[in-house]
Amino acid sequence: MANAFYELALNQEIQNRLRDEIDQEYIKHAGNLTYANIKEMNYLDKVFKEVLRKYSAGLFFTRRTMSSYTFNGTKVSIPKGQIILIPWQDMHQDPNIYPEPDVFDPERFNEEAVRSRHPMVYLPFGGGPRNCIGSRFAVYQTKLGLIKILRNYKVEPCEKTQIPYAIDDKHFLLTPKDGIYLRIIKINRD
Ligand code: HEM
Repeated sequence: MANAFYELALNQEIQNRLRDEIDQEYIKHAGNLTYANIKEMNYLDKVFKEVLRKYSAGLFFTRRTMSSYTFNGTKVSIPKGQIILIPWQDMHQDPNIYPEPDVFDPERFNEEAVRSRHPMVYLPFGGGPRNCIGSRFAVYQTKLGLIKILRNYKVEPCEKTQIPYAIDDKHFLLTPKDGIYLRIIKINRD
């Protein structure tokens, strides 16, 4: 959520568009934010996915191979029983897959853009039978938090906002070195 608010503070047009979708959702369902209703919110979904692309929580996850494998047309092979690292953060930052990877652009996750990429180049929750067991909970909880706060507050950069923010390289998980500071302004809805 902190990374989402950081990007929304730096990208006011995206924040306004997302708040429009949230306001429409409140009107349509009288503020009844069920799992199914939140799932229908397409722009929120694109913003959420782009946050997890740009800010992947870790560097890599691992697998042990069940059989040997040779890459097509090469002599490069991986033996059975080998532990391999899957560098999901590097994949999410690869300019050949996501052009200008430092740019925050939720449209990378519109249907056409998603169809044009291999499904395994976006792995915020890992993949296969050992992927993240908490992903649905994480998605719902984070989206709910974003909805509740953006409905009532506007976020902006302030004097203490670092752009881009420094990453603490002592942590395995992505952690800002000096925290994330933003200005939060109440929206008056009277
Ligand atoms: C945005 C939040 C989260 C992210 C980005 C995330 C990401 C991941 C990733 C990348 C993996 C490794 C998957 C793989 O090896 O294929 C993982 C595994 C796991 N996650 Fe999450 N996770 C999140 C939230 C949660 C939550 C909320 C829970 C529990 C309530 C959770 C529980 C687990 C567990 C138990 C595993 C190990 C699964 C296994 O080895 O079978 N995660 N997560």
